[in-house]
Amino acid sequence: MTVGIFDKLFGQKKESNNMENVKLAVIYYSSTGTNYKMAQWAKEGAEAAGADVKVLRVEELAPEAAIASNPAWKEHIKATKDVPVATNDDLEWADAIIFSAPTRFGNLPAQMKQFLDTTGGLWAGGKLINKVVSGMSSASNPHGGHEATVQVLYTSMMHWGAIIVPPGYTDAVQFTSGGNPYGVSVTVDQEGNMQEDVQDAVKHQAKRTVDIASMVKKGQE
Ligand SMILES: Cc1cc2nc3c(=O)[nH]c(=O)nc-3n(C[C@H](O)[C@H](O)[C@H](O)COP(=O)(O)O)c2cc1C
Repeated sequence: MTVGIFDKLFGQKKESNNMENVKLAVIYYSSTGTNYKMAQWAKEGAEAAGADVKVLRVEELAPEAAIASNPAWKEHIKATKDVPVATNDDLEWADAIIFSAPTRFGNLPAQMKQFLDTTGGLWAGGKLINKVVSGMSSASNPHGGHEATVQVLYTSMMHWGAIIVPPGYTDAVQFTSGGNPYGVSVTVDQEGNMQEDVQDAVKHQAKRTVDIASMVKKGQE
């Protein structure tokens, strides 16, 4: 009887040790590097929480002339040319996805929206159901559309049947980093300098996303 209980306990332990790591895709769009940096911090936070992480960019769609007119944009594209471009296969692979995108008139950049608009086939096949998702953003003005941009991302996620994981105020770091409960966001000045220190908040959001994804994954086994 006792041996049986130990077997059961041991078996359970073994089973949970055998559970694959959470697979996290961090998918971003960035013209001048802010959201790229946030994606890197998310990767660090998620890896520290035990996830297998891919950082992926969405395809640039802006005309060459527009990019060439902004030296910071041109430089960023050159610096990140080797970052893999996100595909539908990456979404299928991932248990969890963190999106990061700057605001464009309080909305998602077309580049990110275009990527989301390629997911119709996955959606129709039910492949996006229960993906654990979370969003981050940036803007030039403190009230320039941070929350609106994250919310509009979450609108698409609701159509996916995804599980949206906002940071809320689940950690003290939220109170020292701008405190956006929808998803970490940062204000950048005209030179592209971040005005709040959001590094730890991004890492917290990444860890929380991984932790919730792990719970969902365990629940599904
Ligand atoms: C077309 C366009 C629209 C923008 N709209 C807004 C806006 O509505 N509010 C705001 O505060 N910043 C706005 N910005 C500034 C960007 O959000 C800012 O440059 C971005 O957050 C920097 O992120 P990145 O370095 O990852 O590209 C806009 C920038 C562009 C190019």
